[in-house]
Amino acid sequence: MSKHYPGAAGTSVHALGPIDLHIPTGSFVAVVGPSGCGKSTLLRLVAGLEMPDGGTMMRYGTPLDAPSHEVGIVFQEHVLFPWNTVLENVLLPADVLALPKAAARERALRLLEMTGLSAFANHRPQMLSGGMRQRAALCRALLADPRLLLLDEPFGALDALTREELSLELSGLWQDLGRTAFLITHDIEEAILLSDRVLVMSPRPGRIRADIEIDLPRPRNADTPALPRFQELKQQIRDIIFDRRA
Ligand SMILES: Nc1ncnc2c1ncn2[C@@H]1O[C@H](COP(=O)(O)OP(=O)(O)OP(=O)(O)O)[C@@H](O)[C@H]1O
Repeated sequence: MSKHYPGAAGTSVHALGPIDLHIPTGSFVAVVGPSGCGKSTLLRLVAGLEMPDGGTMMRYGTPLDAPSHEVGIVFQEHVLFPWNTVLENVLLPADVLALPKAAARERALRLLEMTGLSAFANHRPQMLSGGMRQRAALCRALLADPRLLLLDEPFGALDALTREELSLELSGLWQDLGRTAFLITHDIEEAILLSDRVLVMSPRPGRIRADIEIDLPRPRNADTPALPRFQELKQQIRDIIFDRRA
């Protein structure tokens, strides 16, 4: 598939492609690449928020042509409503998707428990730290039990320690829930820590330059980044991004 945008003075910006992408069910796939290489465009296409102008996209065997409740999305900037409690925020999709109320509430409470937020269910978002707010945003994205979880720089606005902590929590949560995840990130370590595969993109137009299998054991933990294999993979990806391949 490919994507162009209208540019200045009637020109066209070739943002993406051609790209041939397969995200296997149940896997965790990350995309890394320099700014402007088309990562967010790719995520919007996978989400069904935009359509490609060349090629087709299929999701679970059917053509992808609109957003779906089978997809949950977490963006970099949390979008929690300040006038709602954390629990109410997590429950927002329940109305839109007409989920049964009692079951939705039960699932929301379970997700808050899994992410350590139970004690904050009735707090307003502004009383939470940035990391806690992103946990709440993650709970909301998972409320409808989506088959595909899309993560657009979900921890990008957080400090390095919180980012690593949340990455490890997400890794455990993903294993527990057994869903498919697709992550866009600038952070090579985060991509390696979480993923089964890391796709490295190159810019103008955005293309997938390498598809690296992350053959590190699971479950991953705070010691994983210290493994020699982790460091090898990190170097391999850096070399591709900075074009230092032998
Ligand atoms: N709505 C749009 N209209 C015009 N051009 C766009 C639009 N969205 C993206 N682009 C262009 O497409 C290219 C890819 O942008 P995109 O935001 O997908 O990259 P990115 O890798 O996510 O960047 P970053 O990491 O900085 O967020 C860029 O050249 C950008 O200017």
